[in-house]
Amino acid sequence: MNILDVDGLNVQIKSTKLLENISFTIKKGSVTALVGHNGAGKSTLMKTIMGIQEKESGEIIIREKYNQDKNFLEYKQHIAFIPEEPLLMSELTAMQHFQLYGKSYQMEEKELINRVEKYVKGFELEGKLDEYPESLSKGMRQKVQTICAMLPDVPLLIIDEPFMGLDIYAVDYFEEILKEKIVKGTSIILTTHQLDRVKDIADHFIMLQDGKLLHKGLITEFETITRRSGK
Ligand SMILES: Nc1ncnc2c1ncn2[C@@H]1O[C@H](COP(=O)(O)OP(=O)(O)OP(=O)(O)O)[C@@H](O)[C@H]1O
Repeated sequence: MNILDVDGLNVQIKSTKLLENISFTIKKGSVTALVGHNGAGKSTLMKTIMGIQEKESGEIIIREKYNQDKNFLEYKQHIAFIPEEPLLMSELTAMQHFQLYGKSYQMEEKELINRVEKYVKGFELEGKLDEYPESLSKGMRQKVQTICAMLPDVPLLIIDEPFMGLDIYAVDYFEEILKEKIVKGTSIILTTHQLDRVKDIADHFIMLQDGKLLHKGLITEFETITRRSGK
Protein backbone atom coordinates (compact mmCIF):
# COMPACT_ATOMS: atom_id res chain seq x y z
CA MET A 1 0.00 0.00 0.00
CA ASN A 2 1.17 3.54 -0.73
CA ILE A 3 1.33 5.56 2.46
CA LEU A 4 2.07 8.77 0.59
CA ASP A 5 1.47 9.80 -3.02
CA VAL A 6 2.88 13.11 -4.17
CA ASP A 7 1.87 13.91 -7.72
CA GLY A 8 2.95 16.87 -9.85
CA LEU A 9 3.68 19.13 -6.89
CA ASN A 10 4.52 22.77 -7.61
CA VAL A 11 5.28 25.35 -4.95
CA GLN A 12 5.88 28.98 -5.67
CA ILE A 13 6.42 32.01 -3.47
CA LYS A 14 5.78 35.25 -5.36
CA SER A 15 7.50 34.58 -8.68
CA THR A 16 10.08 32.12 -7.31
CA LYS A 17 9.54 28.43 -7.99
CA LEU A 18 10.60 26.48 -4.90
CA LEU A 19 9.39 23.05 -6.04
CA GLU A 20 8.75 22.01 -9.63
CA ASN A 21 6.73 19.01 -10.71
CA ILE A 22 7.69 16.71 -7.83
CA SER A 23 6.18 13.22 -7.92
CA PHE A 24 7.00 10.20 -5.77
CA THR A 25 5.39 7.54 -3.59
CA ILE A 26 6.28 6.14 -0.18
CA LYS A 27 5.38 2.55 0.61
CA LYS A 28 4.32 1.18 3.99
CA GLY A 29 7.27 0.70 6.34
CA SER A 30 9.73 2.36 4.01
CA VAL A 31 12.27 4.97 5.13
CA THR A 32 13.20 7.60 2.57
CA ALA A 33 16.12 9.97 2.96
CA LEU A 34 15.58 13.33 1.30
CA VAL A 35 18.98 14.65 0.21
CA GLY A 36 20.29 17.67 -1.66
CA HIS A 37 22.39 20.78 -1.25
CA ASN A 38 21.40 23.71 0.97
CA GLY A 39 18.41 25.41 -0.56
CA ALA A 40 17.44 22.41 -2.74
CA GLY A 41 13.90 22.47 -1.39
CA LYS A 42 13.93 19.67 1.22
CA SER A 43 12.32 21.63 4.07
CA THR A 44 9.87 23.23 1.65
CA LEU A 45 8.76 19.78 0.50
CA MET A 46 8.25 18.65 4.09
CA LYS A 47 6.35 21.78 5.04
CA THR A 48 4.15 21.41 1.95
CA ILE A 49 3.30 17.81 2.84
CA MET A 50 2.43 19.03 6.34
CA GLY A 51 0.24 21.78 4.90
CA ILE A 52 2.31 24.55 6.52
CA GLN A 53 3.46 25.73 3.09
CA GLU A 54 0.79 26.28 0.47
CA LYS A 55 1.12 24.53 -2.88
CA GLU A 56 0.46 25.99 -6.28
CA SER A 57 -0.72 22.72 -7.81
CA GLY A 58 -0.39 18.96 -7.48
CA GLU A 59 -1.92 16.33 -5.24
CA ILE A 60 -0.80 14.87 -1.92
CA ILE A 61 -2.63 11.79 -0.72
CA ILE A 62 -2.13 9.67 2.41
CA ARG A 63 -2.98 5.97 2.42
CA GLU A 64 -4.50 6.22 -1.06
CA LYS A 65 -7.51 7.87 0.59
CA TYR A 66 -6.91 11.11 2.45
CA ASN A 67 -6.39 13.97 0.04
CA GLN A 68 -4.74 17.07 1.53
CA ASP A 69 -7.16 19.30 -0.37
CA LYS A 70 -10.30 17.38 0.56
CA ASN A 71 -9.95 15.90 4.06
CA PHE A 72 -7.26 18.03 5.66
CA LEU A 73 -8.10 17.19 9.30
CA GLU A 74 -8.17 13.43 8.73
CA TYR A 75 -5.13 13.77 6.47
CA LYS A 76 -3.13 15.50 9.24
CA GLN A 77 -4.03 12.87 11.84
CA HIS A 78 -1.95 10.42 9.81
CA ILE A 79 1.28 12.41 9.95
CA ALA A 80 3.61 13.63 12.69
CA PHE A 81 6.34 16.17 11.95
CA ILE A 82 9.60 17.12 13.61
CA PRO A 83 10.83 20.43 12.22
CA GLU A 84 14.52 21.31 12.08
CA GLU A 85 14.08 23.98 14.76
CA PRO A 86 11.80 23.25 17.73
CA LEU A 87 8.43 25.01 17.36
CA LEU A 88 7.13 24.90 20.91
CA MET A 89 4.54 27.18 22.47
CA SER A 90 6.00 29.52 25.08
CA GLU A 91 2.87 29.36 27.27
CA LEU A 92 2.86 25.55 27.57
CA THR A 93 5.09 23.34 29.74
CA ALA A 94 6.72 20.21 28.32
CA MET A 95 3.97 18.03 29.82
CA GLN A 96 1.25 20.31 28.44
CA HIS A 97 2.77 19.90 24.97
CA PHE A 98 2.56 16.11 25.35
CA GLN A 99 -1.06 16.36 26.52
CA LEU A 100 -1.92 18.62 23.61
CA TYR A 101 -0.44 16.12 21.14
CA GLY A 102 -2.23 13.25 22.86
CA LYS A 103 -5.52 15.11 22.52
CA SER A 104 -5.06 16.16 18.94
CA TYR A 105 -4.21 12.59 17.91
CA GLN A 106 -7.06 11.26 20.07
CA MET A 107 -4.79 9.08 22.18
CA GLU A 108 -6.14 7.21 25.14
CA GLU A 109 -5.03 8.90 28.43
CA LYS A 110 -3.38 5.78 29.90
CA GLU A 111 -1.45 5.02 26.72
CA LEU A 112 -0.33 8.66 26.54
CA ILE A 113 0.99 8.61 30.12
CA ASN A 114 2.82 5.31 29.54
CA ARG A 115 4.51 6.62 26.42
CA VAL A 116 5.40 9.97 27.99
CA GLU A 117 7.04 8.12 30.91
CA LYS A 118 8.99 5.85 28.55
CA TYR A 119 10.26 8.59 26.23
CA VAL A 120 10.96 11.13 29.01
CA LYS A 121 13.14 8.53 30.74
CA GLY A 122 14.86 7.53 27.47
CA PHE A 123 15.62 11.14 26.56
CA GLU A 124 16.73 11.99 30.12
CA LEU A 125 14.11 14.70 30.58
CA GLU A 126 12.95 13.62 34.05
CA GLY A 127 12.34 16.65 36.25
CA LYS A 128 11.72 18.88 33.24
CA LEU A 129 8.05 18.12 32.64
CA ASP A 130 6.77 21.30 34.32
CA GLU A 131 9.31 23.58 32.66
CA TYR A 132 8.37 26.08 29.96
CA PRO A 133 10.40 26.10 26.71
CA GLU A 134 12.33 29.24 27.71
CA SER A 135 13.89 27.45 30.67
CA LEU A 136 14.95 24.42 28.63
CA SER A 137 18.19 24.14 26.66
CA LYS A 138 17.98 23.97 22.84
CA GLY A 139 18.69 20.23 22.89
CA MET A 140 16.01 19.72 25.55
CA ARG A 141 13.49 21.65 23.46
CA GLN A 142 14.38 19.43 20.51
CA LYS A 143 13.81 16.39 22.72
CA VAL A 144 10.37 17.69 23.76
CA GLN A 145 9.49 18.26 20.10
CA THR A 146 10.76 14.79 19.20
CA ILE A 147 8.75 13.12 21.98
CA CYS A 148 5.58 14.93 20.82
CA ALA A 149 5.94 13.36 17.37
CA MET A 150 6.78 9.91 18.78
CA LEU A 151 3.69 9.73 21.02
CA PRO A 152 0.96 8.82 18.49
CA ASP A 153 1.11 5.79 16.19
CA VAL A 154 0.87 7.54 12.85
CA PRO A 155 1.55 5.84 9.50
CA LEU A 156 3.93 8.60 8.36
CA LEU A 157 6.67 10.43 10.23
CA ILE A 158 8.31 13.45 8.64
CA ILE A 159 11.59 14.44 10.23
CA ASP A 160 13.71 17.40 9.22
CA GLU A 161 17.31 16.60 10.23
CA PRO A 162 16.50 13.98 12.88
CA PHE A 163 19.65 14.17 14.94
CA MET A 164 20.27 17.91 14.88
CA GLY A 165 21.03 19.31 18.33
CA LEU A 166 20.78 15.97 20.13
CA ASP A 167 23.64 14.57 22.23
CA ILE A 168 25.09 11.14 21.36
CA TYR A 169 22.95 9.35 23.97
CA ALA A 170 19.79 10.97 22.62
CA VAL A 171 20.81 10.11 19.04
CA ASP A 172 21.24 6.43 19.99
CA TYR A 173 17.93 6.38 21.84
CA PHE A 174 16.09 8.16 19.03
CA GLU A 175 17.47 5.66 16.51
CA GLU A 176 16.23 2.85 18.73
CA ILE A 177 12.68 4.32 18.84
CA LEU A 178 12.67 4.89 15.09
CA LYS A 179 13.65 1.28 14.50
CA GLU A 180 10.79 0.15 16.80
CA LYS A 181 8.39 2.28 14.76
CA ILE A 182 9.70 0.96 11.44
CA VAL A 183 9.23 -2.65 12.60
CA LYS A 184 5.61 -1.75 13.39
CA GLY A 185 5.15 -0.53 9.79
CA THR A 186 5.58 3.24 10.17
CA SER A 187 6.92 4.98 7.06
CA ILE A 188 9.43 7.79 7.46
CA ILE A 189 10.69 10.65 5.32
CA LEU A 190 13.74 12.36 6.75
CA THR A 191 16.17 14.95 5.51
CA THR A 192 19.83 14.60 6.12
CA HIS A 193 23.17 16.05 5.19
CA GLN A 194 24.85 13.00 6.70
CA LEU A 195 23.69 9.99 4.73
CA ASP A 196 26.15 7.77 6.66
CA ARG A 197 24.12 8.47 9.79
CA VAL A 198 20.89 7.14 8.34
CA LYS A 199 22.23 4.38 6.07
CA ASP A 200 21.23 1.92 8.79
CA ILE A 201 17.57 2.84 8.70
CA ALA A 202 16.88 4.39 5.27
CA ASP A 203 16.04 2.11 2.34
CA HIS A 204 15.23 4.72 -0.33
CA PHE A 205 16.46 8.18 -1.24
CA ILE A 206 15.10 11.18 -3.12
CA MET A 207 17.56 13.76 -4.34
CA LEU A 208 16.39 17.33 -4.93
CA GLN A 209 18.28 19.98 -6.81
CA ASP A 210 17.03 23.54 -7.27
CA GLY A 211 13.49 22.46 -6.43
CA LYS A 212 13.47 19.58 -8.91
CA LEU A 213 13.61 15.86 -8.27
CA LEU A 214 16.97 14.82 -9.69
CA HIS A 215 17.11 11.14 -8.70
CA LYS A 216 15.20 8.64 -6.61
CA GLY A 217 15.86 4.99 -5.88
CA LEU A 218 17.16 2.46 -3.43
CA ILE A 219 19.69 3.70 -0.93
CA THR A 220 22.03 0.93 -2.11
CA GLU A 221 22.05 2.57 -5.56
CA PHE A 222 22.75 6.02 -4.15
CA GLU A 223 26.52 6.03 -4.51
CA THR A 224 26.47 4.57 -8.02
CA ILE A 225 23.92 7.12 -9.21
CA THR A 226 25.60 10.11 -7.61
CA ARG A 227 29.07 9.03 -8.82
CA ARG A 228 27.75 8.62 -12.37
CA SER A 229 26.05 12.01 -12.37
CA GLY A 230 28.94 13.72 -10.59
CA LYS A 231 26.69 15.04 -7.77
N1 LIG B 1 9.41 31.77 2.81
C1 LIG B 1 10.23 31.78 1.74
N2 LIG B 1 10.20 32.80 0.85
C2 LIG B 1 10.99 32.79 -0.24
N3 LIG B 1 11.89 31.83 -0.51
C3 LIG B 1 11.98 30.81 0.35
C4 LIG B 1 11.15 30.71 1.51
N4 LIG B 1 11.47 29.57 2.17
C5 LIG B 1 12.45 28.99 1.47
N5 LIG B 1 12.76 29.72 0.38
C6 LIG B 1 13.75 29.40 -0.66
O1 LIG B 1 13.42 28.12 -1.14
C7 LIG B 1 14.60 27.39 -1.46
C8 LIG B 1 14.54 26.05 -0.76
O2 LIG B 1 14.67 26.24 0.65
P1 LIG B 1 14.57 25.00 1.66
O3 LIG B 1 14.61 25.55 3.04
O4 LIG B 1 13.42 24.17 1.27
O5 LIG B 1 15.92 24.23 1.33
P2 LIG B 1 16.60 22.96 2.02
O6 LIG B 1 16.90 21.98 0.95
O7 LIG B 1 15.76 22.51 3.17
O8 LIG B 1 17.95 23.59 2.52
P3 LIG B 1 18.91 23.29 3.83
O9 LIG B 1 19.67 22.06 3.49
O10 LIG B 1 19.77 24.49 3.86
O11 LIG B 1 18.02 23.16 5.04
C9 LIG B 1 15.77 28.27 -1.07
O12 LIG B 1 16.24 28.89 -2.23
C10 LIG B 1 15.17 29.29 -0.13
O13 LIG B 1 15.83 30.53 -0.25
